Amino acid sequence: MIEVKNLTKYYNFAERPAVKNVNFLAREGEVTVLLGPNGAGKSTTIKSIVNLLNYQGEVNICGYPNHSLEAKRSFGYVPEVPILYDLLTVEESINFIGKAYRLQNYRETAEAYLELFELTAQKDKLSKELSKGMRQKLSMLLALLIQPKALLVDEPMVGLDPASIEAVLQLFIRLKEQGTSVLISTHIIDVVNDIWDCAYIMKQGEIVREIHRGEEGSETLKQIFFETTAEGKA
Ligand SMILES: Nc1ncnc2c1ncn2[C@@H]1O[C@H](COP(=O)(O)OP(=O)(O)OP(=O)(O)O)[C@@H](O)[C@H]1O
Repeated sequence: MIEVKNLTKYYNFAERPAVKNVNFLAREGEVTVLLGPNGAGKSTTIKSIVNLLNYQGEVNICGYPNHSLEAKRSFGYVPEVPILYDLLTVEESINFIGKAYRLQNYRETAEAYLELFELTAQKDKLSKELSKGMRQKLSMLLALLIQPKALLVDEPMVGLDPASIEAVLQLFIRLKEQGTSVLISTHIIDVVNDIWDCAYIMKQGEIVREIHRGEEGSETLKQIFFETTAEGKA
């Protein structure tokens, strides 16, 4: 479970907050999506949750304050732009995370994800030698290596080919079946159309709509998104 309470973020010298009084839950066994147009505050929210930014408010992950060791051991984060160790190979990057987190039996987990992401043949390549999509998949693999109870993914499908997109969608479904809280930020609704359980629509730094699967009526999530974020709407 990821619990966000009264999250507000002002960047240095900004007059307006990038995120204003945001409250939401990403429940266990569900895919929660943060939707919003460019600049709505999605990445700022995710970066605040994983403690990469200073902010006002309270964030708990699996019941622990997000800055605690317990929380840090519980979540995986996949940023929009992968942050990798360029001079480590894929194999070395896996071993680095395995040792840093003191993981038991991480090799088995790694092999399964290397296969899923079709990275097995790239094991000896340096991270800097990988293609954009391969870097994205390695970033996801490293976040999954710790078998996180909460997974936060910022724009998961950017740069991925159709087979990889399908593999990642199936993976998200499997993770939620295993009870993981999956939080995805995206402005591409088609990507999450089949897997979302709860959606929070952001506009100008605020959550302007919360919707649970089944509440859409005859409308699609995309229609609700466009109605909610249309110019002139509060
Ligand atoms: N490092 C920064 N310094 C100052 N302002 C920032 C910084 N990063 C983001 N912002 C501002 O914060 C607001 C929210 O940006 P954010 O990146 O969180 O939006 P987003 O919803 O993730 O957008 P996108 O879909 O384009 O990735 C925007 O007004 C943006 O200009």
